[in-house]
Amino acid sequence: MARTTNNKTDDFIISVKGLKNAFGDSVVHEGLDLDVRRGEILGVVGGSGTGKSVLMRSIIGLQTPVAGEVTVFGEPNIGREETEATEIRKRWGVLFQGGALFSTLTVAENVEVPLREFYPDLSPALLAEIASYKVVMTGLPADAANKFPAELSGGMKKRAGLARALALDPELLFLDEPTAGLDPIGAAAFDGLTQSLQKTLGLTVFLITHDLDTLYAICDRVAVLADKKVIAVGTIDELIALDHPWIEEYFKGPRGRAAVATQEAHERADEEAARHPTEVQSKQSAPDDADATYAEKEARTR
Ligand SMILES: Nc1ncnc2c1ncn2[C@@H]1O[C@H](COP(=O)(O)OP(=O)(O)OP(=O)(O)O)[C@@H](O)[C@H]1O
Repeated sequence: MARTTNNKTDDFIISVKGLKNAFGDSVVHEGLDLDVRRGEILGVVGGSGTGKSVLMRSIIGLQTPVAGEVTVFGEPNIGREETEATEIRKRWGVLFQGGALFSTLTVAENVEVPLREFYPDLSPALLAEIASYKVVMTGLPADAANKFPAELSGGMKKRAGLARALALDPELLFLDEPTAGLDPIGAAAFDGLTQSLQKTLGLTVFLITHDLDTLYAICDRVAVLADKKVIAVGTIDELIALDHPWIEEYFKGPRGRAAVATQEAHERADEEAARHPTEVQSKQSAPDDADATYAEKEARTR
């Protein structure tokens, strides 16, 4: 694997070495290595079927590898005793592809699922209080807590899934294609939410995505899966400098160029806002729909 960033003081929260995964004769990973640094947002990219989700499942213990080592929080995470595994599972949250909410439970009840599993003695009042706090934390209106998933838009479902992933105050967050299916405004809002949660809660984020805007906007480093392994990991600039045909095509193709343009536009807008803070302040307090949060706009439409 090409390691484009060299830092001797690295503090790895996840370390994968020599991973092999196979389904029958079909080998998905072979000799895969990957380190995730504490506090970073690591984007994981690769063509469809390269095994991004299988890698995530191997790290969180839902997929038993044929060979290799997975260390999370400095502890080996393969073949653990159930009680030890439970202690480690408490320290991460997962947003699965599609949200994976229980359709017969309200949003609050969905958020309560991991709380009930890991802290069965919590009172119903405390469970409800924690659930509503997590719901609001993800930018959903408070009354979304009592809604069923079918009553929510795609963006709200993602936020509800995120609220559940945050239920146990995790140190590590796994997000599997969190912006898939969202419109560009909703996707950008979700990226902003992920980044602000990562900064305020000090999270490490393992983020599988096909969304180039997300990679440019919030990822500290990106790992590229191809040929059954992580072929490179580094910042986007470092990856592009590697001169690898797939990476080149991925980041410099039409979608990659559009993502760069979007990112540059955001940076210009941020600089403008920094130069004219009072103007921005007065705009923010105006009842202009363009300045409403995504959650507020979504809430108004129902
Ligand atoms: N439970 C399973 N049984 C058999 N094959 C599986 C299973 N889970 C995944 N696979 C296979 O492993 C390969 C990698 O799947 P995975 O879902 O990890 O890909 P991915 O990179 O996340 O793809 P995408 O970007 O399309 O979501 C695929 O060929 C898939 O069919």
